[in-house]
Formats: sequence, structure tokens, C-alpha cells
Amino acid sequence: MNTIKTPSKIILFGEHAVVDGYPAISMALDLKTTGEIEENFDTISIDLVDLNEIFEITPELIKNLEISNFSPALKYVICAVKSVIFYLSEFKNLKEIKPFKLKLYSEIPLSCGLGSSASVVVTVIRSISNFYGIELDNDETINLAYSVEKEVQGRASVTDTATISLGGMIEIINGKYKPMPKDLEEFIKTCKFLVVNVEERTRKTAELVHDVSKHPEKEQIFEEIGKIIQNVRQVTDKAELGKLMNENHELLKKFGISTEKLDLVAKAGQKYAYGGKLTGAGGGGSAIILLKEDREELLKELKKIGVIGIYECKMAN
Ligand SMILES: Nc1ncnc2c1ncn2[C@@H]1O[C@H](COP(=O)(O)OP(=O)(O)OP(=O)(O)O)[C@@H](O)[C@H]1O
Ligand SMILES: C[C@@](O)(CCO)CC(=O)[O-]
Ligand SMILES: [Mg+2]
Repeated sequence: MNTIKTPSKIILFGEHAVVDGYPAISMALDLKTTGEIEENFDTISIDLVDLNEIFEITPELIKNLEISNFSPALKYVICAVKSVIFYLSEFKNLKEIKPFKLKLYSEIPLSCGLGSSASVVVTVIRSISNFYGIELDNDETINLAYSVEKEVQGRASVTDTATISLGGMIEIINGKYKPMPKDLEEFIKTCKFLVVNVEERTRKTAELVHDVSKHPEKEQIFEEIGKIIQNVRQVTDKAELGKLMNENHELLKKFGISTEKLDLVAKAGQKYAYGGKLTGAGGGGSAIILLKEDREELLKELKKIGVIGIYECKMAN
């Protein structure tokens, strides 16, 4: 049996705006999805442990699957399985689609802004290519995973799939992923972030991205978010970085994708730490807080607000 582990991600700045070509800054997070793959007798079998679902199909039928027929929860994984098998057959000389059993499970809370969809998609792609003994480079993996996110969501940026595939910290500029400038990376490494799983999200990333794309002031707000990221590139001081996080949060609020509880957590970050903002698609889900040394008051406040979980943010490589 082969085991593949893939991280999750946080977006430090620029979610949503990045879908329209504006910049973003993101970091891989050390909460992982696991894929365990082994030969199977006659079918391709996918065990989605967290969804309590098992999907089975014969290898001959996999390339003709119609993704729109599946329930929203299954779409990412089914689309990833179909896409990687198609890619390996068409472009990597895979001759025989041998049956396999793939078990998937994750430490990442689902639909909470931490890239569970991208992490599960990258895990599927890496597990299956590895099973067939075909190595995909990072660009191939990212492009495949990105095409799956786009197909399932309608609109998406490469941020989540690139961050999760490459690890570390990256910048997205004009839709292209780049390593973070060294100075900025060194500075951000000195920052300690708290990831707060604030509340369950009732809407999927796909719907939130769609709503934002229809907002009448979209262009102005995205321009402002773009300016914040330009400022982030000059920053060397945590208080200043925290202020920019707060400003990014205020701009995201204008889209109506924050919630009462996300605002309370961001405010707690402003009051008891250097700053805070929602992260990922919003509509509930997670926030990040830039910590000060003393966390006692902040943790008390988060307890009072009542959040689902708190993770000390460790960057994944
Ligand atoms: N462990 C998992 N097993 C199977 N499918 C999963 C798993 N984790 C995530 N998914 C799929 O991804 C969907 C959630 O993706 P969605 O993009 O809405 O949220 P997210 O990726 O967690 O947040 P964001 O996109 O804001 O970072 C789930 O509904 C499910 O289809
Ligand atoms: C909201 C969004 O910007 C980030 C979701 O993690 C969507 C995307 O970039 O695909
Ligand atoms: Mg997602």
C-alpha cells in the first residue's frame, strides 16, 4: 500500500480578488489529507471516510463518467479521479487502467476555508499517478487540480491547488504562482498565526465565489485589496501587517461574505493581537489572527465567542 499526505492552506491576503487576476499571498498549513492506495480485484473503489461514502466503478467506465450526475459532496473527488486517469492515458502513455482501492481521510475541517477541496483533489491526483508508477511534476499536478476546482466550482483561482502542491509560502500574480520574495518570506516566518475554525459554513466555495462575482462594486473593492497586497510587500513590522489584515477583512465584509461570528473573531484579533481576518471563501468557516506574545486575553475572548477549533498555525513544506 502507498500513502500520500497533502497539506491544507491559509490565504493571508487576497482571497476572491485572486479569482479575477488580482494578487494573493498564501501559505501551506500542516493539517493533512491522507490517501492510501492499493491494488483491487476488479473495480476502482474510493472510500471517502469523512463522508461515509464508498464509490465503486469498473475501470472501463471511469473516463465516461458525467460529473454533473453526482451529489455536490462527491464531485471534487470523482472529477479528480476521472481527470487524472484521462491525463495519464492521453499524455503519459498509461496503457492499462488497473483496478485500485483508494481510501481518503483528512484532518482538515470540510468547507471551512482551509482548502479541504484542493487538498483532497491533489491527494487523489498524487495517489493515482503514484499507483501507476507515473511521476507528475508540480506544474502538471497543479494544472490538473486547478482544472478540477474550476470544473466543480465554475470559477476558481490556482491559489489553493498551487499552495497545497508546492508547500511553503507563495504569491499569486496575474494568475501565476511564484515563490514568495525571500525578505517577505523571512519576515512572515517570524509571525505567529492562529487559525480559528469559527463556525460551520452553510455555503460552498462555489456559491460564495459566484455571489462575489456579481457584486456591483466588485472592481473597486478588488482594486483596494490589490493595493493592500502591494503594501504587504513593503512591510517589516507585525503591527503594520496586522493592520493590513484588518483592512482586508473590512473589504471582504463589503461582499457580505463575513458573518457576525467571523467579525467578532476578527475584532478579537484586532483588540488582543496584531490583527485578524476571515480566510478562504468566507460565509462562515475560518479566520486567522496574527498573534502577540501574550495570548491569554485573546484565548479568553475566543472562548467567550464560542468557536469550533483553534490551531496554532504551522507552515507545511
Ligand atoms: N475529506 C474529504 N473527503 C471527501 N471530500 C472532501 C473532503 N474534504 C473536502 N471534500 C470536498 O470538498 C468540499 C468542500 O470544498 P469547499 O471548496 O466548499 O471548501 P474548502 O475547500 O474547505 O474551503 P475553501 O475553498 O474556502 O478553502 C466538500 O463538500 C467535499 O466535496
Ligand atoms: C475564494 C477563493 O479565492 C479562495 C478559496 O480558498 C477561491 C479561489 O481562489 O479559487
Ligand atoms: Mg475549496
